[in-house]
Amino acid sequence: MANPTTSLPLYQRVARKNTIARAIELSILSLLLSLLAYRILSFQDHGFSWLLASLCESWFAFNWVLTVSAKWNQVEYKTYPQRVLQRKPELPPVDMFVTTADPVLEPPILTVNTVLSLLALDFPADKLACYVSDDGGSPLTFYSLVEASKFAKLWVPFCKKYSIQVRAPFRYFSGESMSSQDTSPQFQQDWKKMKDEYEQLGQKIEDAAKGSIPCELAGEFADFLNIQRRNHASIVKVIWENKEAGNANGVLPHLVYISREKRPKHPHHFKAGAMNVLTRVSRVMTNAPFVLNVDCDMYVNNPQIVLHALCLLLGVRSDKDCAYVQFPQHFYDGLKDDPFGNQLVVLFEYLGRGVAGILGPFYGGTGCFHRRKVIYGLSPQEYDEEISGKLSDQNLQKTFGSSVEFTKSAAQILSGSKSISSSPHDLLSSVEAANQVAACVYEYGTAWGREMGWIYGSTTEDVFTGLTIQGRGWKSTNCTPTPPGFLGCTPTGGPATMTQQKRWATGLLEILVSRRSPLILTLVGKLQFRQCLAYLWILLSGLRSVPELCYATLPAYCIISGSRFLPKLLGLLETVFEVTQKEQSSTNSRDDNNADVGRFTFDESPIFIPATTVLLVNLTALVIAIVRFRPAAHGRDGSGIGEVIFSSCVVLCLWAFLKGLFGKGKYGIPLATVYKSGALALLFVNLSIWTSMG
Ligand SMILES: O=c1ccn([C@@H]2O[C@H](COP(=O)(O)OP(=O)(O)O[C@H]3O[C@H](CO)[C@@H](O)[C@H](O)[C@H]3O)[C@@H](O)[C@H]2O)c(=O)[nH]1
Ligand SMILES: [Mn+2]
Repeated sequence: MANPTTSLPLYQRVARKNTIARAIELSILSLLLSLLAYRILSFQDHGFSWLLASLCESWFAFNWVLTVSAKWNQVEYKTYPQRVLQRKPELPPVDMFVTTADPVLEPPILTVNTVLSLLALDFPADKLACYVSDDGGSPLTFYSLVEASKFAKLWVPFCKKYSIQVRAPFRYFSGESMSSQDTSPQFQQDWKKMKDEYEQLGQKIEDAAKGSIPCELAGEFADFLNIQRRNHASIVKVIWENKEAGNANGVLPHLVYISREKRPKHPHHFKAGAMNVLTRVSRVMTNAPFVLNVDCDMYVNNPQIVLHALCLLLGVRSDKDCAYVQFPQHFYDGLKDDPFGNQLVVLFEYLGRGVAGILGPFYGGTGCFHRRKVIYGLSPQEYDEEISGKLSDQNLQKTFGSSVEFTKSAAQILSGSKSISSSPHDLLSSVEAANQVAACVYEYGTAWGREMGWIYGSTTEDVFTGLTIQGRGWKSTNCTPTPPGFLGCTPTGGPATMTQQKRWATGLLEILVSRRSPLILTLVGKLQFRQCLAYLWILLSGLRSVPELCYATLPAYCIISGSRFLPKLLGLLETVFEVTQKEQSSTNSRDDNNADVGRFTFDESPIFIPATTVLLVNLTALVIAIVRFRPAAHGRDGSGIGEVIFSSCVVLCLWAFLKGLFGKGKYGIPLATVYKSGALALLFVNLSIWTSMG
C-alpha cells in the first residue's frame, strides 16, 4: 500500500536573498577597477612605488572577482529527517571512519569521545559500523577504545532513552547541568551513574597513559609488542561485533581498530593513505554503500546527522547531483572574534553557501558523507552506463589491487547494481582479508591515490579529492542542520595556528600546480568555469600573502624614501576616524577580566618574522614621519598624509604583534625573532633611503 508520506520530498533547495550584499560587492569591485584605471592613466608621472602599488591592486581586484563570483548564488538545503525515518526497512547501512595519528598530540580521550558520539547516533545500530584508523600504532589508543566500548554499552542506551543531544560525554558533562534536563529521580540516578562511569573511563585512560597500563602488551595487546610507530605490520582488531544483525535496537554498532602497515621505505601518504586503507578494510568487512568520515577531533553534535545526510543522498533526482554531503565545520570553545582566523567562518558561512550554488561545496576532510562508488573513481556517465566491459579480472586487479575479496565486492558495486551490497556474516572471518588490504605494498601498481580513493600529492588531500570528484562531473551538497552536525577543536595559540595555516597554504599550492589543477580540469575535464574560479580562490589563498606583504610595507617605504603611492588627498579622512575607533575598542578589551583569552601567542618559529618585520618597518616610518614633520622642506613633493594614515592602519592590523613586542613568555615575541626582524627592517629602511637618493 502506498504510504502518502513517502512521496514527500526529503529536502528543499533554498536560494538565499543577497541583493544588498551583491550591490556592495559590485561597488567595491568598481572602486577597485577605477583605482586601477587611474593608476594606468597617470603612470608616467610616478615611479617604482606606483608600479608596485598597481601590481598589488591588480591582484586584489582579481581576487575580488573570484570572491564575488563564488558568493553570488548562495543556497542552502533544508532536510526532513523524519521523512527518511519513515522508510525504515529500506534504510541503507553506513560505514563511519575516524582517523587518529598521534596519541600525544591527539589525546586518546578525544578520539574516544568522537567514537562514542558516533556509536550513539540515532540510527539502527545494526546498520552502522565504526572503523578507527590509528596511524600512531598506539596500544594506548587501542586500550582506550576497548574500554570505551564497554562504557558505550551503558552510554548509548542512556543517550537514546533520554534523547540526549550532545553524545560526546566530555562535552555533555562539562556543559548543561542536570537541571535543564529531565528532573525525574530515575534520570538523576542514571545521570549520576553515567558521570561516575565516564570519570572512571577517563581515569583508566589517564593511568594507562602514565604507564601503569593494565594491558601488559599480552593477550589482545601482543600485536603491539616491540612495534615501532613507523615500522610495523598491519593490526586489525574487531573490538566489538554486533551479532544481532537485523535487530535495529541492538545496543552497539560494530567497532573495528586498524593500524595499517608502515615501513620506513614505503610512503604512507598521511591522512589520504589512512582513508584509503579505511575504505578497503570496511569494504571487506561491512561494505556499506555510504561512508561518513570524521577527524578524531570532531564529535557529532546532532545525533540525527545520518538521517539528514540521507535526505540528500537518497532524495536527489539523480545520484550525480550528490556525490558527497559536506557538513560545515564548526568549533567548540572558539575564541571570541576568532583572533586567529581559524574558525573558518568566512569559508563556511559565505563562500561555502556560495559554492553550494555552483557545483557544490568543496570536500572539507571531516564531517562528510560519501557515496562509496564515487570513491572508487567512477564518473557519473560510467555510473549510469553499462560498464561490464571494464569488469575483466585483470582490469579489476589493476585498478583495485589483488585482494580477491576486495575485487569481488568491487565488481559487484561497479556492475551498477545500485542495491545495497551484502556483507560477510561475521567480521572475524574477514580479519585476514582486512590485513591484506591494509598492507603498505597493496597499492603498488593500482589506481589508489591517483584515480580512486583519497588523492595523494597534497597535504590538503581533502580539497584535492573533492576537486578530482567534481572534475569528473559530480556535484555535491552541503547540509546545515540545527544544531550543527559536528563540532571540532581548533588551535587556540599562535604557533599551532601558524603551522596549520602553513600546511594548508602549501597543500593548496601543491594542488594548483598539479596535473589536476582546476584550470586543467575545466579545459579537459568536467569542472564548471565558475567552480574553477571558486577553487582558484581557495588554492591561491597562500599566495595572497605576497602582494599583501608588499602592500603593507609600501606606505613605510614611501614615508622613508619621500615618495607616494596614493593619489593626493584621496578622501581618506573617514578612514582616520574608523581607525581611531578600532584603537579604542582594542584598549577597552584589554581591561576585560579575561584579557588573556584569545591573546596571540608566539614561539621561535621563523613564521613570525615577516609580520614582525613589517610592523617594525612601519613603526620606523611613522617615527621618521613625526621627526621630519615638514614634508615640503626637502624641496620635493615627499610622501603625503595618506601614506602616514595607511602606515598607521598597517600597525593597527598588526596589533597582536605590537602587543607581542612588549609581552612576556609565550605572549611575547622571542628576542631572537625581534633581532632578526630588526635587522631585516634596518636593511629595508636603508634600501628605501638609498633608492630615494639614487
Ligand atoms: O598521517 C596522518 C596525519 C593526519 N591524520 C589525521 O588527519 C586528521 C586531520 O589532522 P589535523 O592535524 O586535525 O589537521 P587540521 O588542520 O585540523 O585538519 C583540517 O585540514 C586537513 C587537511 O590539511 C583535513 O584533512 C582535515 O579534515 C581538516 O579538518 C586527524 O584526524 C589526524 O589524525 C592521519 O590520520 N594520518
Ligand atoms: Mn583538526
